[in-house]
Amino acid sequence: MASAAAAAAAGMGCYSQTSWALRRLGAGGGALASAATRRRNCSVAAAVFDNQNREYVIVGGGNAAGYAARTFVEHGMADGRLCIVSKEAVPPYERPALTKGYLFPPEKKPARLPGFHTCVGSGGQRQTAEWYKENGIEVLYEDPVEAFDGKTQTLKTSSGKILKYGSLIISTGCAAARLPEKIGGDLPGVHYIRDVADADSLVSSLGKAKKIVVIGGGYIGMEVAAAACGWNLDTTIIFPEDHIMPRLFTPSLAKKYEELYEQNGVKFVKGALIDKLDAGSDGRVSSAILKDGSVVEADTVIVGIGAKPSVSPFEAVGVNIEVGGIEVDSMFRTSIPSIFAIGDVAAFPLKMYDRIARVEHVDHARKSAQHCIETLLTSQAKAYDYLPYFYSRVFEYEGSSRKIWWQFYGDNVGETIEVGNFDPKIATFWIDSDSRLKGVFLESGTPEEFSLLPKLARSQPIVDKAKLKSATSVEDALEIARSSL
Ligand SMILES: Cc1cc2nc3c(=O)[nH]c(=O)nc-3n(C[C@H](O)[C@H](O)[C@H](O)COP(=O)(O)OP(=O)(O)OC[C@H]3O[C@@H](n4cnc5c(N)ncnc54)[C@H](O)[C@@H]3O)c2cc1C
Ligand SMILES: NC(=O)c1ccc[n+]([C@@H]2O[C@H](COP(=O)([O-])OP(=O)(O)OC[C@H]3O[C@@H](n4cnc5c(N)ncnc54)[C@H](O)[C@@H]3O)[C@@H](O)[C@H]2O)c1
Ligand SMILES: O=C1O[C@H]([C@@H](O)CO)C(O)=C1O
Repeated sequence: MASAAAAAAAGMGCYSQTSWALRRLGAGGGALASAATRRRNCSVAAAVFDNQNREYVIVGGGNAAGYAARTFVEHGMADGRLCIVSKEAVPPYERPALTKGYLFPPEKKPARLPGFHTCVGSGGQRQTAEWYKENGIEVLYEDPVEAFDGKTQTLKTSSGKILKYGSLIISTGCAAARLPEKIGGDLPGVHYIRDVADADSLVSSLGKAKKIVVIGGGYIGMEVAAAACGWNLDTTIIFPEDHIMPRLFTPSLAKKYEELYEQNGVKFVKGALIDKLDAGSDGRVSSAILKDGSVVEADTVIVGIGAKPSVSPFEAVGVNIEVGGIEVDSMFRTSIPSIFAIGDVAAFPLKMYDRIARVEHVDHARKSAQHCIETLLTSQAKAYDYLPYFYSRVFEYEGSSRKIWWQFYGDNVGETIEVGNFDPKIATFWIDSDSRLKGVFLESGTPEEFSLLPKLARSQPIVDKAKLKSATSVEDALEIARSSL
């Protein structure tokens, strides 16, 4: 990337957004400095900077980083000013693809990079490594940040690079929760899935697998088990709760999904905890032993037992003790000036429901990145007002008997009214004690039907529960809900 000196010489502006250069020179609060002072300090600053100084540094090269980079470019603030420090070997990509198109069997045209770099998942441009170069964005690959010093505004990477930042955007996401090594969590054949290297390793195991065990009944469990059906594998899902997707689905909705999976040959072991994973004579995983002593054989195990926010080495910035993650305000500012956190790792005010939340879904990664960078670059004091949106798609591979796609908007609180069946579609409405519609789920909707969901969840209309309960079809139920807007 161009050095700060070159950037200043090229008239690309000074460090006025962050004022860190001024502070470093003892000039005091940049925001208060006159334009003339700023210009003067800028040229002095440029003279003393070497190219270890970066105006904007994003740590983490995932979904949020890709969308943040796009926003920098849109504002003409990337070229020579922005550096992304990534643990991964490739530019940011749309992580959701890893348990969807990426896991199609070889003959069913699986998705592969560079096909799904951000921002294609929301209809944007595909930002390949060339795109970052063309836009003057420095990307450090496979060089995670290992140490952070807020006082000197420096980062140290695993290769020993010392980077000085003006503004720092933490977008380190989450890491997969793991089963302990002492119970076999690291055995060959045991997989976790967070990045493309994990997905490649899983694909190579699926190619040789016969019997697989999926541990965890959440998003990864549901998506990976469905993918395994595409490979015709003997698949068992094991989880501690009494139904799948316990954080979102109602027992009755989960039952419909479980039946559909069973029709596809998937077996369920519910209410079960893993005691240990055993290895065969070749050292590879050979079975899962449950706490009740029963044994489920497997040559491949996929563990999807949740994710943990990657706060290290930024703990000193301020971790929220209730939801984990780095605490930020409605503009993604942390307690330390010029440090921001976005995406999965950010504990932010969820304005609609007046609570601090972390959201581990891609829509928030995209929107938080855009909001943070826009407010940073334009100095607009606009509060993030997020409407939670989750979705999944499974059994999408060619030849599957039933493709599944669903969306959920809002908050899953209150009593529920469920309408319909997989033949042809399902809707679930969450309604609070004031009869306000708080959350809505739709499976196999049309684009027009799906577009109604955010309107309903955002405006939370009072609905006629008796009328909704008597709906004869999902279309009818959605019309009843629409008429209450
Ligand atoms: C397999 C899978 C499928 C998913 N499917 C869906 C879906 O269908 N729908 C949905 O809404 N959400 C989905 N999600 C969630 C979604 O992908 C995340 O919410 C989103 O990726 C979060 O973006 P992020 O940038 O905050 O974190 P990430 O995309 O995880 O990016 C974080 C990046 O930071 C890097 N990093 C971490 N620590 C450091 C460090 N110290 N130095 C440098 N780099 C570091 C990581 O290697 C990673 O590249 C899925 C997640 C997974 C794992
Ligand atoms: N469509 C999507 O939005 C999507 C798809 C895939 C992954 N993701 C994201 O990836 C991350 C990881 O997904 P995930 O499915 O692992 O998390 P999750 O939180 O969705 O599900 C975790 C599941 O693990 C199980 N579990 C928890 N502790 C366990 C234990 N000790 N032993 C056995 N089972 C246990 C429970 O059944 C729980 O439902 C999350 O952030 C998730 O949001 C999202
Ligand atoms: O949001 C998403 O992005 C990817 C894919 O669309 C990228 O091409 C995917 O599978 C999603 O669910």
